[in-house]
Amino acid sequence: MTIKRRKITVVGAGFTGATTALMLAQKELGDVVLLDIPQLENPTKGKALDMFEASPVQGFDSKIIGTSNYEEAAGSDIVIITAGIARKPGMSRDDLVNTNAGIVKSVCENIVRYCPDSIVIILSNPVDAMTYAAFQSLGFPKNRVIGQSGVLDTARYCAFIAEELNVSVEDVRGFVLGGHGDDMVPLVRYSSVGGIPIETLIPAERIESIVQRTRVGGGEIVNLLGNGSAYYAPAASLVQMTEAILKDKKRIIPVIAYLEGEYGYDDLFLGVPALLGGDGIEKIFELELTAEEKAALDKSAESVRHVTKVVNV
Ligand SMILES: NC(=O)C1=CN([C@@H]2O[C@H](COP(=O)(O)OP(=O)(O)OC[C@H]3O[C@@H](n4cnc5c(N)ncnc54)[C@H](O)[C@@H]3O)[C@@H](O)[C@H]2O)C=CC1
Ligand SMILES: O=C([O-])CC(=O)C(=O)O
Repeated sequence: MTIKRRKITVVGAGFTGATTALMLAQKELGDVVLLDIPQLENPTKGKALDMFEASPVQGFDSKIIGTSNYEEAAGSDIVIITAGIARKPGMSRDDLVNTNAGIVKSVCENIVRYCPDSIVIILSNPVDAMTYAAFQSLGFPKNRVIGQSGVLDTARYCAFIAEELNVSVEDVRGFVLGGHGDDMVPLVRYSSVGGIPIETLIPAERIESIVQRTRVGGGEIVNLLGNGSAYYAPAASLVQMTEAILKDKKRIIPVIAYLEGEYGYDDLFLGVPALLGGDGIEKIFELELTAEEKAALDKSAESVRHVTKVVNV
């Protein structure tokens, strides 16, 4: 038996793509192919070479190449799609739907051709609808088409809780359900610090303000940056998902998954807790929700269905 190095392709070498490529290499999760459009081939090669030249200093053993040629991506175990435009202040993620749907579909045609056995993780926004578009274009089984939102939204939520209580982020647990929009559903009842329910530690009005800040967490960064959106925490989130798959860790984390009746929704990609391992999404967990939580999730699902209709033609 020959043991081969893993190969991960990141499509889109902009802020999130380049940051993701570096973090993947630093963790030695595999060799990395960073791919962008032909007009940006030289800058893409330059970014990849610059990262590779950091490897002797930091001591990581991953090759990183930059390209616009999908032949270089052939045989990738994982393909991460970050290609597309990002929003600017005053825009919603849904405003990106038409432009990014075209980009994601064209990227997927190449994935089908060059990486037919890969697991695909989608980041491009509006990500729930883009994951649906990718699923349609790829024709891959649902376990191999996964969107990223819940890891990031949960990270923001947990960071704000840790900040509120002045405790280590390592001890905060929680998660966020639903679409990657302003009506996402942070689940307060399932949130704890060192095993202690947050409702016993933080006053209700402060919890509500953390929930609200989480919902607009992406917009907070967009407004601060002025000309683009978040990329460090999004990249870290993609890396956590990639690691869970490549190491078959069987982690339970919120991801955007294809629902066929779960939570009462059908033919919809939405953020739900799932078991992530070597086969991609290996299981979806259906939590018992209160009437209030279910109503909030219904509202979020309805927003996602609305924008998904644009791509589902
Ligand atoms: N789901 C999530 O949680 C998050 C989603 N995003 C989304 O990710 C996307 C990328 O964000 P950034 O990296 O900040 O944007 P960016 O503008 O820095 O980079 C996007 C890159 O995609 C490339 N690209 C465009 N069309 C392409 C194609 N057909 N093939 C290959 N590459 C192509 C562009 O040339 C550019 O380099 C945006 O849609 C953004 O909204 C960003 C952060 C979090
Ligand atoms: O806000 C944006 O447009 C980018 C994104 O999805 C996030 O940072 O959550």
